Amino acid sequence: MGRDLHELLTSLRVWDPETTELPVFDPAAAPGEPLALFTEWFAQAVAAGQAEPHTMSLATADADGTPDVRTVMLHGADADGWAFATHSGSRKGGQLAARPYAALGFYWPVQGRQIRLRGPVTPAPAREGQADLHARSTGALAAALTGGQSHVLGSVEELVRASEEAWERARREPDAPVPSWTLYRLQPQEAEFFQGDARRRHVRLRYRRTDGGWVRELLWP
Ligand SMILES: Cc1cc2nc3c(=O)[nH]c(=O)nc-3n(C[C@H](O)[C@H](O)[C@H](O)COP(=O)(O)O)c2cc1C
Repeated sequence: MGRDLHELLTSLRVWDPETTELPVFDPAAAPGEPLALFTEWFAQAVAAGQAEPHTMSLATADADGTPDVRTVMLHGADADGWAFATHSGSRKGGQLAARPYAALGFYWPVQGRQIRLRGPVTPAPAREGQADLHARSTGALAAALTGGQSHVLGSVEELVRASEEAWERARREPDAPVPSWTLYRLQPQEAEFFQGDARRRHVRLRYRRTDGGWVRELLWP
């Protein structure tokens, strides 16, 4: 007989020393702005063998404030913000149109690190979004061309048909436009870097944007 959920949960631990090496993070030595620290931690996550460190949780809210969350890919991070792409007609696209604020969450368990960012979100100009899409794989273009994201699907067969057509078109026309596909950028007002510690003295460093620049502060774990 299978183990029940509760039994499984109590058997699990975070930061198993067999798979996790918790680095020492000295917040006093951290850069003065979050992009530099994000770039450093991202490179370290890749070097440490973290699977899919470029996936992140994207939290948005309905116009009435009801929260929502899903996973998306990070397309870039620079002075213009943290970029992701999706259909403007999807549920998240509708939420961002009504309430253009979001939060991003990264969790990299190999090093016991978490990063969260929150702030306003703006769509990039259409040609930038299309160029970003066309620089990606045929599969990414086919997925975008399939369309319909977040709408009710009548049957699996319907998806298979639409996807086959989309793959064919993506192979034939690698620059096929997908007008609803949009690159968005989140410009953080706050960014928090969390480093797990075996004795549970986790380090939390928050960057807060002010008129005078970034303010850094520690938070109780
Ligand atoms: C690892 C992973 C990466 C994903 N990346 C994206 C992405 O970059 N863009 C996207 O629109 N959906 C992506 N998805 C699908 C979304 O999680 C979600 O199902 C979809 O965008 C619809 O979300 P919505 O109904 O809240 O708008 C990804 C899913 C997973 C599991």
